Amino acid sequence: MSDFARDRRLLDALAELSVEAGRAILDVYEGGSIEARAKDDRSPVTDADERAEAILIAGLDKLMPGVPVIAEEASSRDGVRSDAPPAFLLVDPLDGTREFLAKNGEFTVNIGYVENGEPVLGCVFAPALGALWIGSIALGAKAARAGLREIPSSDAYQPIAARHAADAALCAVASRSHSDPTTEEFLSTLNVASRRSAGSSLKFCLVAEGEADVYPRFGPTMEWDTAAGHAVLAAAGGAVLKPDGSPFGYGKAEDGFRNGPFVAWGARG
Ligand SMILES: Nc1ncnc2c1ncn2[C@@H]1O[C@H](COP(=O)(O)O)[C@@H](OP(=O)(O)O)[C@H]1O
Ligand SMILES: [Mg+2]
Repeated sequence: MSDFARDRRLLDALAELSVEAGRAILDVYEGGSIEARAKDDRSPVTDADERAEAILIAGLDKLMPGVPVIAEEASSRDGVRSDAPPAFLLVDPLDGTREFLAKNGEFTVNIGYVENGEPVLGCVFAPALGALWIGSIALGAKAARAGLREIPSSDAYQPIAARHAADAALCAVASRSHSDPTTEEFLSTLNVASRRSAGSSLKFCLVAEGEADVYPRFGPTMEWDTAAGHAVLAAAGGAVLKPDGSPFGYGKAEDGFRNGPFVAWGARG
């Protein structure tokens, strides 16, 4: 199978699977008061995170048998593996748990596929917005808006592309729930004309759609928080780099799959 045919098949299947996980998340979201428990790192987890992750892991096992899956909740429970396979999936079933608890809709289901340290294919789905972004390096990126709980039809998709911004008129996007002084310091070195805040991996999608130009993140994140959004942005012509401009890679098993600082950029050059 060519890369194109493989990616087309995978992206369609990941879209469907993330909508299925999104339905389980919405059942909890719309079901009255949500009970949050604190994990070992003191971040919150709910039934929605756990139900969505179980759906994703079962679906990925059928779709890509034998490909290791590194997922947030299983990693919190059992620890992360000590080696990085040459190809693997990174899953965050509910990124932006704080946004989920605040009921502001800015949370996402994330599936990223990494080959040789690079996120080559990804799917980000925002269940409460009915918004889906998929992309691969070989095929490019596209986005769909559909009704809640619906799998978008093929004509619901539009191609997306990161934009070329004039240096003097950058729109920067930053976390709604986690800010840190180093990120602010970095932003003060750019000519930022406007600012937006968003929860979860939606920040990558805003840059991928050409609605923002830069998303700097110096505070802590894990590889499963960023792989899917990174893949969509790279497929849309943007890039995620370390602050010094060197490549930002995945499979950092020696760091427990923790990310260092990064800057997500729109189209440049
Ligand atoms: N102290 C910390 N350590 C590790 N990850 C953290 C963290 N604070 C925030 N994060 C990560 O940032 C993500 C939220 O990003 P944002 O602030 O952009 O919405 C969280 O995802 P989860 O909500 O999946 O736990 C979490 O993984
Ligand atoms: Mg997350």
